[in-house]
Amino acid sequence: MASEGRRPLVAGNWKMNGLRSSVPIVEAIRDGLSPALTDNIDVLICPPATLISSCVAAVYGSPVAIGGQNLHARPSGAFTGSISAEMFADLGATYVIVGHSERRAYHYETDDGVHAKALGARRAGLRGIICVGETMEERQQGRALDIVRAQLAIGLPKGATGEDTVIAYEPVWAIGSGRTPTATEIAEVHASLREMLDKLVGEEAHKIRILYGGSVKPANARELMAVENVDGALVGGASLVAEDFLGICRAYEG
Ligand SMILES: O=C[C@H](O)COP(=O)(O)O
Repeated sequence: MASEGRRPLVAGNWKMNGLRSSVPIVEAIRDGLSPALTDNIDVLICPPATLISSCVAAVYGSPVAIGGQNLHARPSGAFTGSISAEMFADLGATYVIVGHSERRAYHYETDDGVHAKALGARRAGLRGIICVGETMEERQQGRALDIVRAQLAIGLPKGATGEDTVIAYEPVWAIGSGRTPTATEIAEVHASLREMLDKLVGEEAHKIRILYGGSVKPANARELMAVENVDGALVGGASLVAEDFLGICRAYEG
């Protein structure tokens, strides 16, 4: 449940999915959102970099925002194959995901690297969505809170604000698995992250949105979004089906 004036954000992460033929999914999301809904929530789609331009064109003049999924920390240079925050901003993206667990697992991203990328996002005027989350092994060892707090403490740039930063709690074991933590477990982690934010940025902690991600579907969205300190969702698989993503957004209806 978003509170203290935080505006919920429902964000879709397409990961490495989607060709030009997928742009109509964004158009269907754009057309399926009622003004009553977008008056109250922010909606974001993060397609692969190859589709940013066409998705930005598709949502032009609508409340839907487009973001990147990863970035290089530097603005430009000899980094073959990389994309900088400035390049995403140049295309009309307004957000970028930083430190997703798939980047950490398959591309060996460290918390220090996440920090550098979050700074890069801010430099270019993009909002960084900093992802944190524990593995099942870490949870079973009772280390979930320590892990996510450390990831946040190192990853978060100094002076982060509610304007430039979003946090996403994504338990690694819940991603694409159909399993989710209980509402009590999510509430515990989000409260702990909020408290850590308070230590790191003081009052601004209450303006920074903390999303939940991991197997969010239309069927469980209402319950998950109602948890204290949950300010929206980071949605993977279900964001590739317009009706499913819209169903999750509608958790904020009435
Ligand atoms: O970034 C999104 C998350 O990894 C969640 O993915 P999922 O909704 O397919 O579990």
